[in-house]
Amino acid sequence: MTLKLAIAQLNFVVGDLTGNARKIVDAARDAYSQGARLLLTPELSICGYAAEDLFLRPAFVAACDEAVRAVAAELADLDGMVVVVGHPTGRSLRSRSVAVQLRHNAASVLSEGRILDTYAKRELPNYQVFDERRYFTPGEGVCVFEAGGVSVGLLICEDAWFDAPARLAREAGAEILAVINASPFHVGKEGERTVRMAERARTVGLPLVYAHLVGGQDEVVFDGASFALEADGSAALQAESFKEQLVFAQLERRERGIGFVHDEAALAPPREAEAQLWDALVVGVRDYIGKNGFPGAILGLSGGIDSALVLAIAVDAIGRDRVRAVMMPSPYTADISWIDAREMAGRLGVRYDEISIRDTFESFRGALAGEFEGLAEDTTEENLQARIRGTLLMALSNKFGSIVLTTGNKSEMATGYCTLYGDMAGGFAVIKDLLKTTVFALARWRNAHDPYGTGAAPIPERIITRPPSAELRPDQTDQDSLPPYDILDGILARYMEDDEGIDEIIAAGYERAVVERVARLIKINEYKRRQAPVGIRVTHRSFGKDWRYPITSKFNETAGRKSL
Ligand SMILES: Nc1ncnc2c1ncn2[C@@H]1O[C@H](COP(=O)(O)OP(=O)(O)OC[C@H]2O[C@@H]([n+]3cccc(C(=O)O)c3)[C@H](O)[C@@H]2O)[C@@H](O)[C@H]1O
Ligand SMILES: Nc1ncnc2c1ncn2[C@@H]1O[C@H](COP(=O)(O)OP(=O)(O)OP(=O)(O)O)[C@@H](O)[C@H]1O
Ligand SMILES: NC(=O)CC[C@H](N)C(=O)O
Repeated sequence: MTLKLAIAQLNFVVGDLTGNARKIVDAARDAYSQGARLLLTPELSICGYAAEDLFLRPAFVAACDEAVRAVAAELADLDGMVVVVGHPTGRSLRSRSVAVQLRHNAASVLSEGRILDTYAKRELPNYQVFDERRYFTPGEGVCVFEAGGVSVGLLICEDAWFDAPARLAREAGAEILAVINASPFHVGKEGERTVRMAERARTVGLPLVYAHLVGGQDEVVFDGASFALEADGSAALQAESFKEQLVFAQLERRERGIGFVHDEAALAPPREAEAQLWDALVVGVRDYIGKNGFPGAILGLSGGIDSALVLAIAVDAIGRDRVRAVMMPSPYTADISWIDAREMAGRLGVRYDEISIRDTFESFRGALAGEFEGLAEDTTEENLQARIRGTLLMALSNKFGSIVLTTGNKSEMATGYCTLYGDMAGGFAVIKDLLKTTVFALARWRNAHDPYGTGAAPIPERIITRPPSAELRPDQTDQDSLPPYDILDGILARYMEDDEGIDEIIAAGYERAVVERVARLIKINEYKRRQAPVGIRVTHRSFGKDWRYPITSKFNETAGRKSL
């Protein structure tokens, strides 16, 4: 038997240096008392991932350095214990026009009160939601340290997606690769990670341990699910996803190299995609509300599927006592909307109120009657209703402190089928990265499962089966304005999520006119998305940090080449 190591799969809070340092110290003591002599904490554990432009503040980086020294000092009495802590380090030389970065995304190796080594991440991701080159300079060194008689090669997240850093560590004597990570969740990400890490273990011929973060940070969610692989890429340890825990692995020395002591119980079984997705949404909501200190959440419950799904997620996230639903009927609200909204609120046991918008709507129309004389009703009147609801919800938020959860889905955010300062008014957009077809699938999944014990089948069946409607004019359905959702979502997945060209999508079997219309809607609604609340990213391309299109743009993909 040789080294027992531990992974601090914990939920750190961006900027809470003292709280994060305390968590690391507590985890190190706990791990040590259970026989571990190495504790791996996730990437940038001292400051949380990602601190974004806080990295540009010298005071922030200095405070992180100070916190690392404090952790080292606090753990001075743990003989033979090694703790790896992720943190930014360095400085920036500023002038008015350029910022020369001398700052690294680093990790320090602490033992017996000292900082033994500091490693600087070599591969800095700068795609999707990552902006690491904005903040950091790539490192050029290698870090191999000793813990419990084992030579450990340290890598930071993206480093391990490439061959060179791992090879350099092996050449420097590493017997095992320790990778500390902050790898945002999206559906399918866990599989991508294990494939890449297994490839790395095999190509360098070393076992690999992957220490990962858990928790939500603004739009991204980290799923934990730390793991360890043998040198042949086979699984030796698989921690549960979306749970804070201290995870242990025991290494043993073999005839050739080292490997993990096999323990069947250390392999958490795989989970279905919907269960992971549900957890991501729940953790995203819980951490946004919790880390930002809201007493509760409030939402408009319409009897439609979007608000129904958001209500179910919110209750699983923060409990029925902290969630409030408000039905705000208008002259166009169908009876079944009232009935289903009441029924759903009753099933989940949340506070439910009804505030009619009929009189307010009439009063607004009265105020505008002179201005609008002789003009036909159009979306103006539809939007007025959405805005009255948004105003009422924001008033409740102001008075009671609860955050307003918005309910727009990705299909709506893509096409602009939502009202600025209306149903878009609020603080956190829970399902903004779920296509409408996924909304339906997830509602069905939640009705068949009760993962948080808040009640089975919370969503009345009719909410799922009735045709979606904004109920902003008589007999309106979404399909009056948008292509059928299966077609719309198929196009959106290709065009928006996978960057396929319009001609490619048409070649895949979609009608040209529909594809071009959808592409146009996406383009002309960029301004709305820029004003939309932040929301949880659960796909590899969300309308957030990894969608950066200009609002003002004359580019038309299908216009053909024009002579100058
Ligand atoms: N490039 C630009 N940059 C900045 N602002 C720009 C802009 N272009 C328009 N605008 C502004 O935006 C306004 C138009 O946007 P907005 O007022 O939101 O309204 P608009 O997009 O015209 O209409 C909203 C649509 O969403 C539908 N809806 C609403 C509510 C809920 C649902 C649902 O089913 O969930 C659907 C509704 O039926 C209607 O078809 C313009 O009047 C202008 O003031
Ligand atoms: N009568 C209503 N009472 C309370 N909130 C409403 C009402 N109508 C709309 N809203 C709010 O505005 C949002 C957008 O309305 P909309 O009706 O388009 O969505 P939905 O009912 O959730 O789902 P669907 O798009 O399937 O109808 C709702 O999700 C809800 O939060
Ligand atoms: N923090 C990072 O370096 C993350 C990049 C990496 N490819 C991931 O998402 O897993």
